[in-house]
Parts: sequence; structure tokens; C-alpha cells
Amino acid sequence: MKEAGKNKTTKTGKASLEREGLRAEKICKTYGTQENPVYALKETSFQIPGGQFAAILGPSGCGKSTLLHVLGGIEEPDGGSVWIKGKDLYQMERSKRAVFRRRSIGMVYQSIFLLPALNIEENIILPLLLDGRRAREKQLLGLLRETGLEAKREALPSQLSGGQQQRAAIARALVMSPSILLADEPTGNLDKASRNGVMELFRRLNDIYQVTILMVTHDEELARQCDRILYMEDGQIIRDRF
Ligand SMILES: Nc1ncnc2c1ncn2[C@@H]1O[C@H](COP(=O)(O)OP(=O)(O)OP(=O)(O)O)[C@@H](O)[C@H]1O
Repeated sequence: MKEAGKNKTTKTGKASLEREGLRAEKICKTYGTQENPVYALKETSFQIPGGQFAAILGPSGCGKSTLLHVLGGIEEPDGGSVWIKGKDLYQMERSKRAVFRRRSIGMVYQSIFLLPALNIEENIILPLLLDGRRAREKQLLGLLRETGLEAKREALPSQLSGGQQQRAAIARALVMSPSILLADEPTGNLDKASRNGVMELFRRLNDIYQVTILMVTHDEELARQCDRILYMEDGQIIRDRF
């Protein structure tokens, strides 16, 4: 991901961005027991080029969250592979995968996990501190500005609206300058105005920072605002619309 203030690039014709995309190959994940297996992912394969903003759309229980967790390095698949920045995620040692995940993949969830005792700035920079790095004022200011939270820098999460809290969580997910942002129903708990604000923010971040975004949603209207929709059903991608 590019940092604020650095040269912008166009969305097309960037070979390096192609390499920074994401590839899923025949991912399988089964839950349950041998007698009663639940096939959550059935050899799911697809590729997202670097810089694309794609949605995964599908009915409840079709495997969207499972897929996102596997892509995010959180849940090991039973089979198949995930390639990010040219690296096979599940061929890495567990400790190396944890570091790679922290530095290369941002995650945003429906439930907003901000630490209540830390102010917004402290919440946003937390991943940097956990990685042994210091926050740079210029980068922090860029993120606060993009997310419209400049005035809330020292506020506690409880002093923010749901939409503002989600925007802070998005800033936190981006503070490590990841190449991929995975968002699981990020607008699921928000009212319509906040939902539109978050979508607008994703589009802007995708444009400015060229971060690849994969967003899980139930909402066809939101999915239509993305560059591409991957329709999922019963553990598989059944349709792919650009
Ligand atoms: N930890 C688990 N143990 C057992 N079954 C699970 C587990 N997690 C998910 N499943 C099952 O796997 C299938 C896919 O679940 P998943 O949560 O990925 O679907 P989803 O499309 O994200 O659903 P929703 O839109 O309701 O969040 C479902 O049948 C679900 O019940």
C-alpha cells in the first residue's frame, strides 16, 4: 500500500500492483464431525489483481466469513493455498505467518474492536507499536484526514458514533500500509448514512492508496459499487461479475 503523500499511481497498467494481489487456489474447509461434516469451502479458487476493490456476495452460511478468515491467515484451510504478494501463506512457519499477516493484511469486522481505554490516535497506531515501530506524524495525520477523524484524535471510542468508530477501525487496519484489506460485513451494524460514509471511504482509500480490498457483504446495492462481485453459494464462487 502506498502511504499518503507519496506519488499516486493509476489503477491500470501497474505490473507491480498485479503482483501484490491475492490468489486463492482450491481452498477447502470442513467443519463438524466425520459423520456430520459441514463443507464450508469446496475447492474455492479465484484471483484478485492488486488495486482491485471486490465484493463477495452470498446468502447466510455460504462460507463468506470462513473464506475471509482463510485469506487473512486466521484459519488454516484443510487444503489449497493462498498467495499474497507472491508468497504462499500456509507454507510459512506459523510465527512468520503471524508477522506477514500483521504487515501485509488489514482486517475490518462488523463488530468494531476498538480498545475502550485508548483514545482514537492510540487505537490507530497500536498495530505499529505491537510491531516494534513508532508512528510517524505525517502518516497518522494522513489517515486521520482520510477517515475524517482529525478532530477526534484524542477522543475515546465511546465518544464516537458507530460510523466514526468503524472509520477509526479502518484507519487502524491501514496503519501498517498493508497491500490487502479484508472487510467482513463492515457496514452490517451501521445506519444508512454511516454505511454510505464507510463505502465512500473504502472507494477513496482504494483510489488513493491503491490498497486491494475484498469486502464480504449481504447487500447487493453495496456490492454493485465495487469493481467486481464474486457471487458465492454453498462454499463455492458460482459467478464472477466485473
Ligand atoms: N467454527 C465452526 N464450526 C462449525 N461450523 C462452522 C464454523 N464456522 C462456520 N461454520 C459453518 O460453515 C458454514 C459457512 O459459515 P460462514 O460463517 O463462513 O458463512 P457466511 O456466509 O459468512 O454466513 P453469514 O453471512 O451468516 O455470516 C456454515 O454452514 C456455518 O454454520
